[in-house]
Amino acid sequence: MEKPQHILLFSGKRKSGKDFICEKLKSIIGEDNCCIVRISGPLKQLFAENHNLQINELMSDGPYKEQHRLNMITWSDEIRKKDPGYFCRAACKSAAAKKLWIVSDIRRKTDIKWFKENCSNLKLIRITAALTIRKERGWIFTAGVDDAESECDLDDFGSWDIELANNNREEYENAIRAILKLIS
Ligand SMILES: Nc1ncnc2c1ncn2[C@@H]1O[C@H](COP(=O)(O)OP(=O)(O)OP(=O)(O)O)[C@@H](O)[C@H]1O
Repeated sequence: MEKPQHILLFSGKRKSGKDFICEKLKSIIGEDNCCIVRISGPLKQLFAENHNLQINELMSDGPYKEQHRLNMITWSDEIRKKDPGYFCRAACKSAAAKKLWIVSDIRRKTDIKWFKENCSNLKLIRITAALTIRKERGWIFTAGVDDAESECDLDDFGSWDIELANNNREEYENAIRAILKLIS
């Protein structure tokens, strides 16, 4: 694995806008210099193969993903129990060689631990949004998902390099500026 100069690790509750901000960052920084790394990439790939599902639909931000989210969590937890770094390692192994990796879906303390032990020049970023805004973006409380470790494990993590609100356009633009400053 060829290591990048900087790695941004993004975390946030469902529909806080992690993906939205990561995609905007990628378009500003440019595909020559960065790529988005999704820990859920190899996870979804393997889950789709094992369960005979459509990988493209699983990767998209639609109802198909939500329909399978609970099963994916249960299934992937079994793999993580045996090897906590399994999906982080797989995602990094298949990531492109770029100056900057934007990891869009850090969900657990064990994800952070794996990156700290295996990579350097990390910045930890927490994206937040109000419940009302997340609801407007399509969030509906789902038992087994929103109260699961995958969604809550980092709620009490206190060592973010930066915490950024993403409730509206102004906040999102400020967030992008702050992130660019972090890696300048
Ligand atoms: N600042 C914003 N302005 C307008 N729309 C936004 C903003 N942030 C996010 N959204 C929209 O909200 C929806 C959810 O955002 P996104 O998929 O990035 O959330 P997420 O945190 O990655 O969620 P999940 O964990 O469920 O994948 C998307 O349709 C996205 O376009």
